[in-house]
Amino acid sequence: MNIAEIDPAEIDRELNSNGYMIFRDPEIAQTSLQARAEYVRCLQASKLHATREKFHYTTLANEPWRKLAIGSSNGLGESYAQNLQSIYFGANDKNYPALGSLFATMIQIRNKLMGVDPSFGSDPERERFWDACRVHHYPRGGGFMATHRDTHFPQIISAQIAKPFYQICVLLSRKNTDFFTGGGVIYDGNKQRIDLETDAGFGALVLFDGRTYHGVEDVDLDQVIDFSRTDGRLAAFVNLYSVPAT
Ligand SMILES: O=C(O)CCC(=O)C(=O)O
Ligand SMILES: [Fe+2]
Repeated sequence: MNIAEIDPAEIDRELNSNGYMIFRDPEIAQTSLQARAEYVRCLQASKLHATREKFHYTTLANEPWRKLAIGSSNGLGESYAQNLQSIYFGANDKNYPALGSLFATMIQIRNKLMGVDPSFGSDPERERFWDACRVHHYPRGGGFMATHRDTHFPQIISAQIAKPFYQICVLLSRKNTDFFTGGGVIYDGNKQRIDLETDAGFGALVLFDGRTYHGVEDVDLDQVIDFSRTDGRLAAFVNLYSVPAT
């Protein structure tokens, strides 16, 4: 995807009218294959931390942080129920080069749309934001995230740097291979339900903003949940998280 050619005004028009956009780029799809393999390697080597166990973003430079995200009122701002695991990665972790390359592309797109420096998020001490690079993994047997809008980040970002909020994700699993029922959905500008797994698919980049309702429908309730399994529904994200006050 040629990031230099992205026209933020054109994308804003499309988001205003339709609520979301899907980009299919062969290079991103190729990187996604390797990124998925790296994720699996990390999953198998990483200890699983509790939902509420705290970690500091600086530790991600040494080692990823694998955690549950389970609860009836998770999320910041509006609360929405969810059941998944996530691994947070340092943006420059050399042990996961394909994930790093995927995250870097997503960050550049996000920053271009926000109208900030291409490297924004890479200097958290100065900018007071860090790039939360992570993979969401919804296990078969009950992974889900209730339908919601992202309201917390838009508020923080507009309060702190007066910029718009964009949510960017890349799908890292295949419906009918890695899981069979449920998965990511979005409600478009006409409130029509879009099955992202079918309409976007593996390696697609999905873009929306804080106005768009979205969620992950129950994944494969015919299975018994097992967080050590490598199948299920996966997607990569790169949100700007606030640096906690010390
Ligand atoms: O994992 C997904 O596809 C959705 C995640 C999401 O909506 C969020 O973290 O706010
Ligand atoms: Fe969300």
